[in-house]
Amino acid sequence: MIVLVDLLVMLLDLMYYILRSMLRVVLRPRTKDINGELVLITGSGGVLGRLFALEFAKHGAELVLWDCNQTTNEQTAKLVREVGVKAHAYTVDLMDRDTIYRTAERVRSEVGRDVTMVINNAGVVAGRRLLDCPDVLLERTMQINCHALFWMTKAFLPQMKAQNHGHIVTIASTLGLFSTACVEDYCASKFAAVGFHESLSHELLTEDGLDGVKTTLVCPYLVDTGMFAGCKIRDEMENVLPALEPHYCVKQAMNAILVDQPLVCIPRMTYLPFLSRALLPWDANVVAYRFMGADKCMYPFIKAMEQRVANGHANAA
Ligand SMILES: NC(=O)C1=CN([C@@H]2O[C@H](COP(=O)(O)OP(=O)(O)OC[C@H]3O[C@@H](n4cnc5c(N)ncnc54)[C@H](OP(=O)(O)O)[C@@H]3O)[C@@H](O)[C@H]2O)C=CC1
Ligand SMILES: CC1=C(/C=C/C(C)=C/C=C/C(C)=C/C=O)C(C)(C)CCC1
Repeated sequence: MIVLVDLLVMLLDLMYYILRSMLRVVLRPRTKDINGELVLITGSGGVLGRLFALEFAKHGAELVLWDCNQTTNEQTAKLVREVGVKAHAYTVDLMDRDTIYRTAERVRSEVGRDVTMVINNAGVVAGRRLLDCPDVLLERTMQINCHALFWMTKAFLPQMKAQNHGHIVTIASTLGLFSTACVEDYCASKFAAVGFHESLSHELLTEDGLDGVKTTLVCPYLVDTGMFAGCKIRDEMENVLPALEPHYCVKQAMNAILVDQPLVCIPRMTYLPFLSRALLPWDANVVAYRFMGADKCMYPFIKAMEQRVANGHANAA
């Protein structure tokens, strides 16, 4: 009897949440006020990281900026300060767990208060075919795109839980939801990031009295930042699904973060391949990928990367 009541309640809840999600597409819910929040962004010297920093600054948040590239990170900090907002830049190599923990302690003592939002944005890709790729580059992708999420969460979640207030954002990728050829390291790390993020979100939901700690998973399609320069699908398909403009991508991600949306795929159309991967047979997806030129979309990217390595503009080791 109890199970039937539970089933009925579950079905009603299920319908409520489906309807609410559909309505939210049309009627945007109220955004939360992040004025005064202390927001930490990793990879803040990069293209999306910098744009995130500027967006959060516009909303009045104080910023903690982490990147391994001191020059570009300081430039981001300068731009943020020009908006009239406080920014604290730290040079951090996310491959090193101890550095993450030590810098988290430094932030606590130097800034004098707890980080309330973490935007895990730093990411890398080897850009080589698996068999041509030096092992250290494969390991680097896993360390930065996946392992760093463990250490960042262990460093900053305890204070959020203690205050029952916080937000953890994972910038994953559509390549964490479906895959293509020649980006094995990247897909492995982004699928791992998606799995990590989802499990963490479930864990927070099962803990009583922790409804104040939110999570958002951001899965963008190809963005025109240079990270995947050369990546290309069939011309005709590119008219339907062009590379995202970085500002647009960050705006869409911000819209989701500010309404505590658990998942956002950018653009919306990329929910389709995510669904088709789950629902259609493998071979059906393969022929669809071939038709769209998605099977070999990374070939020109790999070629361009080989060229950059040969010219000494990219990491050979
Ligand atoms: N561009 C795209 O098409 C897409 C990107 N994404 C994801 O968005 C995020 C941002 O990408 P994007 O802005 O394009 O890339 P960028 O390369 O412009 O930015 C990444 C930043 O992370 C920094 N970084 C790299 N390694 C480390 C490290 N060990 N420790 C600290 N910082 C590090 C980089 O420093 P530096 O390079 O100077 O050494 C760079 O400043 C990534 O997670 C990426 O996977 C998701 C979907 C699509
Ligand atoms: C595989 C695939 C596609 C192409 C995906 C591409 C080109 C993704 C690139 C993503 C990047 C570079 C993400 C970085 O994080 C389509 C056309 C959507 C159709 C379905 C299958």
